[in-house]
Amino acid sequence: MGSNLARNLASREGNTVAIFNRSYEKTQTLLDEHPEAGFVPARTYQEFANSLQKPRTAIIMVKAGGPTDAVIDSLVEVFEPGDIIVDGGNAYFPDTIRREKAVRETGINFVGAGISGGEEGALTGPSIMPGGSDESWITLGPILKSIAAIAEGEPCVTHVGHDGAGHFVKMVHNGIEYADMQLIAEAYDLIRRGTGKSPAEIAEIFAEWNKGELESYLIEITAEVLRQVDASTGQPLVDVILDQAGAKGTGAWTVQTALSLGVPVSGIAEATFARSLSSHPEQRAVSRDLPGPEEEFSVEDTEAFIEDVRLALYASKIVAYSQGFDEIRAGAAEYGWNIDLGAISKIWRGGCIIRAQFLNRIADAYAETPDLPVLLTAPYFTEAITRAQAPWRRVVIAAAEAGIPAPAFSSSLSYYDGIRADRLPAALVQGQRDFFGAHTYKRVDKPGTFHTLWSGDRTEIEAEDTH
Ligand SMILES: NC(=O)C1=CN([C@@H]2O[C@H](COP(=O)(O)OP(=O)(O)OC[C@H]3O[C@@H](n4cnc5c(N)ncnc54)[C@H](OP(=O)(O)O)[C@@H]3O)[C@@H](O)[C@H]2O)C=CC1
Ligand SMILES: O=C(CO)[C@H](O)[C@H](O)COP(=O)(O)O
Repeated sequence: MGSNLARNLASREGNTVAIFNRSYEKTQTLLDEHPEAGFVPARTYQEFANSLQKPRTAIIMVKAGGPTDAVIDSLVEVFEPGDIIVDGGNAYFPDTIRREKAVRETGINFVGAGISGGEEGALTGPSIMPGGSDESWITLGPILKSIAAIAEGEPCVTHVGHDGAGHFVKMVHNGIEYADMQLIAEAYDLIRRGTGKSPAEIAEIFAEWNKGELESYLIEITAEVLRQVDASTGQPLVDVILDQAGAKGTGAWTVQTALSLGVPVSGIAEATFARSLSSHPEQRAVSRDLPGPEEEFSVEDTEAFIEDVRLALYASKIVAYSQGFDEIRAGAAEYGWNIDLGAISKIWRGGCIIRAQFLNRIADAYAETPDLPVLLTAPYFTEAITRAQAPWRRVVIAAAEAGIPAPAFSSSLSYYDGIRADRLPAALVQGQRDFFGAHTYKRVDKPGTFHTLWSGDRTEIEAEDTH
């Protein structure tokens, strides 16, 4: 990522870029492979600092955690007040809040900036989510705008908010990425097992879907992956890849943070757990002979089933994004960030992994109603979900009857039914809590907080609210 980002910066008019890597041979390789970039190499942090114009700006692209702290500490030693250190890695936002505070005390500015787009995006134009101070943004804004992707004529970068806001938003971006990928994978699995189509044939279906409302980078690359044939076996590559999905942590952080904030990001959680489940081969091996449905899964009307899956995918995807934006809103409230949700949807329209046509619709929804409480309720999304109602339910039923795991599809539908429910069985949960722990409850018909004397005469008394 770092080398491609440096090449992107160097390719912009008037820029000279200094580069440093702890292993100098990697710096040398980059110099040899890209003389056109005109990089100024450095062997030490001091040499790196000396080669920069003041006020200096450095972008760190290293592994999150200890490595990031190590690089920041080294830069702080050689930088001066007024300089800017940008962490472009996938840092955990509480770390960014801590680092921003600590570095600020030295007079140096620290900016945590989420960067998405993979290796290719880093080179040609990523989506960038910087946090940090307003002062840093004045210097950094023009630099980041010059290297960001352009969508609808606008650079895919905005000053998200102070301190850790940028990394918070990047974290949720990745959580949505997990959900989107899992939903696509479930769609593929259902079509393959329901219709017997080959990966290459399903690739064509995804390519076709990519021409419509599902148009997105992830659908596009899914078609590419499914088309790929393994050179050594002649099999579809997807059939020779071990079915154990990895994860570097951003999905889990999104879910952990959502749990702390009390935001139901069930689609993202199921996608994260689906990766975990896949990565327990020993448990999967001993469970393989557990019973499943008696009947073979087969679809009668192939075309109709594929269209049902498409609509279910779209509706579930809307749920995942709606949940992700809820988490951003809740995070902004908790940490005092003034995050413009419409601006976030705009900077995700290009450059990043979740770039998709329908982010324009999200931008429209927030432009119309900036404080929209539930994205799903925007007219465009309500219409899409209305169209998907019967197909979405048919797909979830088919998956359950066939014994095909579709956790993201089904949890999205359950979330939808939960959020639209007139009344939820949460009332019974409150009753249970009050029974065993005197946790109290509220009533629908009068204000106040109440407790039933369950182990006494079962009369109701007024009580202090204990939540
Ligand atoms: N790959 C992707 O698609 C994306 C990655 N990111 C984030 O960008 C960051 C970099 O990722 P990526 O380029 O893929 O990772 P790489 O593994 O390719 O590069 C990691 C870099 O970190 C350096 N490094 C590791 N440990 C230390 C240390 N202790 N001190 C100093 N430098 C260290 C490595 O140096 P050396 O070469 O000497 O080992 C290398 O330059 C990560 O935070 C990642 O999460 C963000 C968006 C997309
Ligand atoms: O940030 C990214 C894209 O936006 C990285 O590609 C990230 O590594 C993806 O997460 P994971 O490795 O957990 O799938």
